[in-house]
Amino acid sequence: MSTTVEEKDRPRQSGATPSGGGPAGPAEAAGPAPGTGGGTAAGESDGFDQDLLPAPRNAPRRLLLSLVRPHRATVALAAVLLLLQQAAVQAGPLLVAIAIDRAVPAAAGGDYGPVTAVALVYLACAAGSGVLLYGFITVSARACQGLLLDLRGRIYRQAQALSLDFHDRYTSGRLISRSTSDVQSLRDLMDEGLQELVIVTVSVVYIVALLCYLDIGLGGAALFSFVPLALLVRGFRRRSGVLFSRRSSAIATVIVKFNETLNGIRPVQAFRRERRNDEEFRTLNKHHERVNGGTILELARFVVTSRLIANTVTAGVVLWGAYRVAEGELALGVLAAGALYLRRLYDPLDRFAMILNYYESATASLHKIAGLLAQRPDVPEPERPVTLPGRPADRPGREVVFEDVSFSYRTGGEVLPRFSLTLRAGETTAVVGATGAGKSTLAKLLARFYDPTGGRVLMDGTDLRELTTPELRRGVVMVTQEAFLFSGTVAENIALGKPDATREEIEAAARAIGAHEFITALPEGYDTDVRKRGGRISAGQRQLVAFARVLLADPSVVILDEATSSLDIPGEKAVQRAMATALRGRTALVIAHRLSTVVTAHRVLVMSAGRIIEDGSPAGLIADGDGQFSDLHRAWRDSLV
Ligand SMILES: Nc1ncnc2c1ncn2[C@@H]1O[C@H](COP(=O)(O)OP(=O)(O)OP(=O)(O)O)[C@@H](O)[C@H]1O
Repeated sequence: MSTTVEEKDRPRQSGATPSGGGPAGPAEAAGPAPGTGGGTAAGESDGFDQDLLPAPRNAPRRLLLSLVRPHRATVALAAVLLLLQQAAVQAGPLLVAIAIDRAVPAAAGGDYGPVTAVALVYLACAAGSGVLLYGFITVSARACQGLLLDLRGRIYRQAQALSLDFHDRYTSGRLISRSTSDVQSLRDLMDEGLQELVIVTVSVVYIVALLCYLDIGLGGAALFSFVPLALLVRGFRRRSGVLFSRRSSAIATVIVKFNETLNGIRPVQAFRRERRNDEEFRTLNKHHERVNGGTILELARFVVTSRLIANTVTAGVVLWGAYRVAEGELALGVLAAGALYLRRLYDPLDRFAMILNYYESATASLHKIAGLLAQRPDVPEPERPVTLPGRPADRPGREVVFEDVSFSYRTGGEVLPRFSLTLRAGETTAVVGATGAGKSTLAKLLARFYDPTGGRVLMDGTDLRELTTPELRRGVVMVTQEAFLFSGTVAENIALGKPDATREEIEAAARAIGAHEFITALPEGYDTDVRKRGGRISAGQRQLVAFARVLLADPSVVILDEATSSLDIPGEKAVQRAMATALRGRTALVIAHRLSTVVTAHRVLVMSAGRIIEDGSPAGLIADGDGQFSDLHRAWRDSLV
């Protein structure tokens, strides 16, 4: 039966401090208590706000412009179509005025020419505006679709590009919320509101201009009514902006909870957390509902007040106009056209509130998306990248040097105090130590998931920070405990590190690792979809696929976080053989959980509280007899008999 380091080491932690052999890579400077910083919950200690990430003030505007830029020709065409369409629509009341004041009196005198002409122009305008509106809607919808497609793609690319440090702090549920509900708010604005907003804006300009043309008094009254309406809109926007930002955060917390529950569905069911989760979910849902209710109330207030203003202005203008008609100062047709125009001016007010709603909701979402897109990876690409020096054919792997390295996670104290360590080319180094000792952190520095806080990590003398990501990933491959399989076929999963590999190469790698037999026994062999029925692959088999991946990718340095889950003896033997094949001829750092792995390594490092406290060959450390590793080895051996 296999035994993990943790199982045997944990009880010892509370007891005596380890004795014996000092570290070969000495810890040279003492920092704050190591290992103390790990437990801090993301975002609590450094004011990291997941919903309002720091971004320049103009980031949303710049984002919008950059999204529109590729579609500017389509947007310009849409604008021209709209201007023509509105000209056709707004000609209606003007034609009514002409008909009443000129064409009808002419017809009364027996001349039907003007009436016929007005009627024909009216018909042409109606038909033309329909065609133009169709053109505007299809053209602008095309631009909006392209824009949203681009935005979602950017969020996805950004999510992949940002460093682990960011993902440690920004929950995946929030990322999902940004690319779903926040993008949806923008889509709502574009589908439901933006076209209308543009139509309303253009129509307002046309109507006011036509009213002024017909009668400056009527135009002045319409303009004057915009003062209280503008104040109303300003107040509405201020209040609803806050509410929409809260609403977007509230829906994000609902999605985060949902996501967390589904990701942890096994522990949720195993520990009977369903009822508690239900309660927590209900609270979050209620909060969302309350915030949403606030936005609806705000909308209702706006609609009622704006209607009141509009009706008062219309009634006042009609009364005043009637008086002027009676006095002979205004033609009846002009008053009729004026009343029609005022109706057209104020009619969209109810819809305008809805549009403003969409607008505010979209603005709040755009701010959040812009904040996310403005983040720069903590592990940046080098400005002047270098390539790794060529490797002599007779030398396996590459030399790795941790030079005066120290490391703290952003959210806590120093996890690795300053140390230096050299991993000789072609050697397998096993790292053991209690949970939280810093083994994974050491491995992540070598994979450059993080950059050291102090010092450098060098591969054959080249600082990892000077390598481009593709160059680094060609040189260093990390195999994680869970040996993750992506959706796709077994063959595609093996070819992950070398997508252009031929089927022969894939099969050769699988054969060398000892995975060929189980793969050919799958329903469709190498073409079996790992996520489909029949494609279920056991934990041990997943590890074999991961080793075949390494063999095919052929990196110089391999980091292996050995799986903790115990396998049966034949299974473990197969994995052990596969590991030996995958690591042969490479420099390997293995976070070891099995005795069999440790004793076959060239070298063992024992870590405790961020420091390397023992360093030597397995046989040498065992022979020492009084170190932590020899105790561990004794306990392991005893557990196997
Ligand atoms: N993302 C993180 N943010 C903050 N602290 C972290 C983070 N990851 C690990 N830590 C802390 O760093 C310390 C070292 O953790 P690390 O995961 O390297 O230990 P380990 O030896 O690999 O443990 P295990 O064997 O349990 O995986 C611990 O105190 C841990 O709480």
